[in-house]
Amino acid sequence: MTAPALRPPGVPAAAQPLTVADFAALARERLPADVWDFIAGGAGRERTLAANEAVFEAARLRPRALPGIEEPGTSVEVLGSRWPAPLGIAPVAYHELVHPDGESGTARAAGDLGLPLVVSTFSSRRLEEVAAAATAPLWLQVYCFRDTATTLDLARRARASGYQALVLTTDTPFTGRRLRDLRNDFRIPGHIAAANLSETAAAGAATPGAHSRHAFDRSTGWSVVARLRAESGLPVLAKGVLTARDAEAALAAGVAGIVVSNHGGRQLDGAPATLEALPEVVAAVRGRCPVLLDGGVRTGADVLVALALGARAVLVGRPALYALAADGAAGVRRMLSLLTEEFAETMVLTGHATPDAIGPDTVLPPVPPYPARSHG
Ligand SMILES: Cc1cc2nc3c(=O)[nH]c(=O)nc-3n(C[C@H](O)[C@H](O)[C@H](O)COP(=O)(O)O)c2cc1C
Ligand SMILES: CCCCCCC(=O)C(=O)O
Repeated sequence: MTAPALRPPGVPAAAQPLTVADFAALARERLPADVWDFIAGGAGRERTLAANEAVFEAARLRPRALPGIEEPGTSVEVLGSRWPAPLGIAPVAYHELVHPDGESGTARAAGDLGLPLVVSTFSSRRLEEVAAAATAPLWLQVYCFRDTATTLDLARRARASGYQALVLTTDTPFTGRRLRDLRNDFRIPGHIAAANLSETAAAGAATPGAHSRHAFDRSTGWSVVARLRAESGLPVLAKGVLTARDAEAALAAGVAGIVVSNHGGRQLDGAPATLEALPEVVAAVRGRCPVLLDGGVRTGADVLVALALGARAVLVGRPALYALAADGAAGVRRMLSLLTEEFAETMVLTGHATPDAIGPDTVLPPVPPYPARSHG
């Protein structure tokens, strides 16, 4: 549990980010207000956005006296790969919006720690270029387009360039009603491209809400899982599952894993926080596939809470963009180091030598009312 090297020589201790919240504050200072709103914001009244973090904050951990653990082992196995910590980066669009290092920088940083990155369909770098920068597992997130050839082309390219899985986003027939973006009349700046889409498929992508409404295939059903598997030969995970019913449907369709996600509160406002939904999904899955979670994970203790309630691993979305905005690839490296370090420390303080040992008795389940959160 060596403390990560956070501070370049000459930088005062007070200036170094020590938490994800510190990275968020730096990102907010550095980014144009409408870009900050696009990233930090959610759908509707942002109730689900707020709940994701608030429910983690309300969870209480049971400490272990004299734990007798010198150095915990933090690694976990996910779909046949060993991750050094139960942590990866969720798919988020357009990393170049916040820093010119873009997805290649994020991939380098994740690779330095051996942690996985899920590359978005709306990556600002070509997925082949990201693969060339990566040294840890990459998964490709897939949206289903009305133009089926676009979707299947992504699946085939992922396989050809060494991606290990596809992550099918199941909660986005169109993007949610994001009031900040509507008020700001937000547009992706002209120099940032949806680099993996043809000119035709990307036409109009600068306005995500409008583009998703004409380009995404709303008739998509669970049969697409078999199609993606057949086309790519890759395992397919379903991202966006919050209920037992959808977990059963995903398993029946042949998924290799489930990501409990509400898209960071950007889709259905009023959907449960992911930590609230996790136990229902885990109970329905009954160990038939790994269950991951994203949404509101901001500390290593949050990672441990999610594992205690049945997640195999977690993904972080906004924290990666905040860290990239703050300091490019170096920022992402630091942020991932911090979360890993916090997780290891929390393991010791709760008396767990390995992630497998972390069970529900470690956590006093969160009880409402949850603390109010402000998202700037
Ligand atoms: C700016 C931004 C862009 C996103 N882009 C995508 C995307 O392209 N595909 C996708 O499936 N999810 C996308 N998401 C959702 C994330 O994958 C993830 O579910 C969410 O960010 C997790 O919550 P967190 O930000 O609280 O960690 C995006 C989220 C944000 C904030
Ligand atoms: C045309 C749709 C762009 C989607 C942008 C990425 C995304 O999923 C998000 O939440 O934002």
